[in-house]
Amino acid sequence: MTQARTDDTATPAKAPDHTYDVVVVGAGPVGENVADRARAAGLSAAIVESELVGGECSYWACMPSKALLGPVLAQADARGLPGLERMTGGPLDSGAVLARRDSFASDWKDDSQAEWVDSTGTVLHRGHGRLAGERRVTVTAEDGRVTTLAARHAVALCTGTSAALPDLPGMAGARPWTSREATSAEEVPGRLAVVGGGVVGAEMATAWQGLGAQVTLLVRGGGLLSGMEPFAGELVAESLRAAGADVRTGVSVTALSRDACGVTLTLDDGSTLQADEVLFATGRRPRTGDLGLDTVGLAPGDWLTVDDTLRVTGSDWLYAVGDCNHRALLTHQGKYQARIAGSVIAARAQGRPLDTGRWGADSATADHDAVPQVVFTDPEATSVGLTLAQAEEAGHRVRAVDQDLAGVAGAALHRDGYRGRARMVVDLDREILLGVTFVGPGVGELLQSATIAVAGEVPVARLWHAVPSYPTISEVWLRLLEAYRG
Ligand SMILES: Cc1cc2nc3c(=O)[nH]c(=O)nc-3n(C[C@H](O)[C@H](O)[C@H](O)COP(=O)(O)OP(=O)(O)OC[C@H]3O[C@@H](n4cnc5c(N)ncnc54)[C@H](O)[C@@H]3O)c2cc1C
Ligand SMILES: NC(=O)c1ccc[n+]([C@@H]2O[C@H](COP(=O)([O-])OP(=O)(O)OC[C@H]3O[C@@H](n4cnc5c(N)ncnc54)[C@H](O)[C@@H]3O)[C@@H](O)[C@H]2O)c1
Repeated sequence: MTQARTDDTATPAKAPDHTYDVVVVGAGPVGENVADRARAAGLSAAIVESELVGGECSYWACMPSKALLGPVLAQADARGLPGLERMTGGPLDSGAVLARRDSFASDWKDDSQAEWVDSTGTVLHRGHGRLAGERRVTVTAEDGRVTTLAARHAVALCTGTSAALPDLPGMAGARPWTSREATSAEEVPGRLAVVGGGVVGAEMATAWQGLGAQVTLLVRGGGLLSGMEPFAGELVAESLRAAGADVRTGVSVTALSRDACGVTLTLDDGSTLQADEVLFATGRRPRTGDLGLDTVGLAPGDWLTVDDTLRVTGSDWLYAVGDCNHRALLTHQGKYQARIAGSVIAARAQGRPLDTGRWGADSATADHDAVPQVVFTDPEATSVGLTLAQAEEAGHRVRAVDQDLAGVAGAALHRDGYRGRARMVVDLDREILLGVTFVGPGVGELLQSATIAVAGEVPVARLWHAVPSYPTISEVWLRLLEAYRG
């Protein structure tokens, strides 16, 4: 199927300017992949982008944050290896780190990603996309010109999220950082207050403390990384404190203000905190507020609820893929959804049957049962599937098996004074793993082994035959299985 332009003599107010099989709104990692998969299956596709092709992930999230964190984690590893003191004794060269970060953010230019979109045969429309009723999208360009696109088969909303800031007195005047400033700042602040103990808060506190800022991390709950096993947040907090950060739990910001000396935060214990910058890492909200959702009977500003084929509840043509559907706010998981959505849209358009059963090719089953995540703190905190508490809450009969990673030869070799822990959550009725957590330096690359075990529902008895190499950190698998077998 190819792109069809409408007759130039058609009435502009009613007829679309362009018609495609699929129209994708948002060219982040997810939108790019929906369009690519639909094209690969033989459909014509257009993609609409209001900022940079590549989305949040490429310019203000995954890539720049990991470029900032890489040298910090490498230095922490090197400091645990006798013989490297002369190379690692001093502070990081923050200028060099920031310059490398800039290059990983492509200097905030999207030429190469736009070229890639072009190479897939997807047509890029630059401007703000809005639904204008069923299967219609208007694109408002920077100069105000409006183009109307029609979709024969599907519209896929892939508009991601933006930072959610609490409504506090003095917020606007304090000019707080969000994740965008935290990943693109051109200088290391002297004193940085970070509000929020989730993934962004923990990673950015690690990065900027490592780059020379004096970080104060303010967490309103009892600990960091509350979505993971409790020991993950405990180990990360312990390490941040050892690196010199001030980590405070059970504390909330009630107001803030900025003057020539910086930002003053008022805390709920009555005290104040001075900083040069304050980062609010307090979660995300969907970019659905100005998307024309009201024209198709949906509430503007809401997360979009979808089924396992990524189709919006109650619609036969509207899809929502990636962060904006709130299933798993992760690039890799959004791209997994995108591969499914692109091929499902094509199958429905071409009248092919779908395989939507659990773990079927056309069902995003992993969103429920096997979401992997690596938090790039020191130590790295990684998990897939359910925590013990989540498994129990879901009604499974489970047993948690724990191991101290310091006792594994590969971990001890990785860094002196290694601190880390592993847990597997075993479903006692099926003898498979429901979840695995590894926390420790260098465990990020281990997570895929756990993801395969969880998504593959590999029986524990068979895992016994997956022998880890000696002396790697992966040997923790053997220790966990030995402990389980008693
Ligand atoms: C600091 C930070 C670090 C992160 N690190 C990681 C990590 O290490 N690993 C990981 O897996 N995930 C990470 N994430 C999460 C990851 O960034 C998101 O899951 C991912 O970007 C979601 O992709 P998406 O395509 O759904 O949305 P986005 O990347 O947000 O892309 C959406 C695109 O849609 C465009 N858009 C929005 N509305 C419109 C409109 N109306 N018209 C036209 N275009 C529109 C936007 O401009 C944007 O380009 C991180 C997030 C943050 C904030
Ligand atoms: N390495 C990675 O995989 C990675 C890195 C960064 C972000 N991400 C993704 O991006 C998403 C967003 O991350 P995030 O850290 O912004 O959100 P989050 O939901 O993980 O954490 C937000 C934290 O802020 C706290 N909070 C909310 N309102 C608050 C308030 N008013 N005052 C104090 N604390 C408040 C919450 O209790 C929570 O702990 C996450 O879902 C994560 O998956 C992933």
